[in-house]
Amino acid sequence: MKDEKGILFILSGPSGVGKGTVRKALFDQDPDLAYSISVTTRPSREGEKDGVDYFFKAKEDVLKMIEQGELIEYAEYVGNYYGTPKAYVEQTLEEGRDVFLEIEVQGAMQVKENFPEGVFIFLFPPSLEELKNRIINRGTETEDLVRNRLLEAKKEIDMMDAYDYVVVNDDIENAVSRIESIVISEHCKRERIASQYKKAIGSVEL
Ligand SMILES: Nc1ncnc2c1ncn2[C@@H]1O[C@H](COP(=O)(O)OP(=O)(O)OP(=O)(O)O)[C@@H](O)[C@H]1O
Ligand SMILES: Nc1nc2c(ncn2[C@@H]2O[C@H](COP(=O)(O)O)[C@@H](O)[C@H]2O)c(=O)[nH]1
Repeated sequence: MKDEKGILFILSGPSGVGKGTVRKALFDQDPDLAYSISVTTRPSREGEKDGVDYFFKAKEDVLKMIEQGELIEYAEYVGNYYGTPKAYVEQTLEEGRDVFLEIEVQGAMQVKENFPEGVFIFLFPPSLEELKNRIINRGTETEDLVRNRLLEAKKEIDMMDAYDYVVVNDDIENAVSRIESIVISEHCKRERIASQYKKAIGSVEL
């Protein structure tokens, strides 16, 4: 186990902006990062695997997890529940590994209350037109769901000021390198705070 705890990074942004794509590319470059797999009541999409993309659950199972305090946060988003299991996040941070949550805004605001030291990153589309194209071209949503997700997108963008960083996903490589810089910079900040703390302790006469 490392001395220092890992850092919790929260990645949000409207549906279709590219959170999953950018996060996977970031993780390919840095295998030390840990991804928190969420629970959801949403049916799996073609190619998605239980225990890899999500833990796919029945609604009553997610409600039970909520009742038993097993989730750090949860939200109802476009007709389905999504939530972050607490045990994995807490244990992995304790082991000194950085953990990424990829979650929508209502859930992120709950995390902010319980983990104010978390680093909140909002992924932003180059334009609303491009966002719409990405979500349509992904081909996973019905026309109705695309519309509902775009309505949510407007509300999510209104919450962007609550985040520490805004990263534009114009190009996957650029977005990944901006997020990598944030990860490095947050580690440097904490190292500086730790060294100031050690210096202060060292100067106290016992
Ligand atoms: N920078 C980019 N340029 C062009 N297309 C992109 C870019 N980033 C992601 N995409 C494409 O946009 C679509 C949506 O990406 P992705 O599924 O990663 O979004 P998401 O934010 O995770 O969505 P959701 O919140 O709905 O899960 C995908 O088809 C992906 O290939
Ligand atoms: N509050 C939470 N939001 C989550 C979680 N896991 C995923 N999400 C977000 O939900 C939407 C829709 O996801 P999709 O896979 O159906 O496209 C998207 O913004 C995800 O980031 C979670 O645990 N809690």
